Amino acid sequence: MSSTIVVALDTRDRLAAKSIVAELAPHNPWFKVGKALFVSKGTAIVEELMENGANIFLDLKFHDIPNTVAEAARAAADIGVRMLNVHCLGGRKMMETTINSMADLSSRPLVVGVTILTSMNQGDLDEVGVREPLQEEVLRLARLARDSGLDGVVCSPQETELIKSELGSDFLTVTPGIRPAWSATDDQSRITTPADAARMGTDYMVIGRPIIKHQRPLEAYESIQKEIQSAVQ
Ligand SMILES: O=c1ccn([C@@H]2O[C@H](COP(=O)(O)O)[C@@H](O)[C@H]2O)c(=O)[nH]1
Repeated sequence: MSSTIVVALDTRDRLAAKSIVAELAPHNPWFKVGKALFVSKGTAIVEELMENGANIFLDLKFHDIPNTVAEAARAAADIGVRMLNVHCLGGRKMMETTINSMADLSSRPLVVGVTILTSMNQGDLDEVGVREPLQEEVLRLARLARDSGLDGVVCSPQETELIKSELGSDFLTVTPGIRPAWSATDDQSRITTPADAARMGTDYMVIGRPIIKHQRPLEAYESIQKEIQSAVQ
């Protein structure tokens, strides 16, 4: 199955966000609302985008005690977002409580767990006191997320194959750290091209700056889409 592109609307500017959404509308991609847009424009922008039919991944990476995360996640589910995330490091009880908080919903958003941020490398991990090899740590957290009832994880596309082979192909991988050959790496560390991510079986590719900072976002989007399609043909 082909990967779904999720465009990260990393801007504080409502009009800039809306202009990208309008430009990409013919392709009906998913959009990700993260901390910058949410903190500046709140639930209003999420609701506004959804009114126009957009599928929204609310990327607030909840990390707190179980009750607090579950309440926040339930509030996001009630708005109608299609995907939300929590940090796996919040632990089993936090993830289980979050899923349980939506048990009465006939359809709930996908809930995915952030493993190790794609901006981090092995040295960064050592520095915060995690001595395991990075891929082992990602897999350990992914297994905990799966056992706690989550639908998948946020990881680097470099880890997709490992996670799918160990935890099953239905366990979703949502991967930032996507960089076409023509774009800058920025602050990302564990990256692949869209073609490699597609070949490795990533389910959702989260892509921000290569599209939204491009002079012509639609052209960038279509070039990435073409790259993905030819990789999996
Ligand atoms: O490990 C993670 C988790 C989330 N992100 C988010 O994805 C996008 C990536 O944007 P780019 O501009 O394509 O780098 C961004 O919103 C991050 O907050 C991540 O990069 N890594």
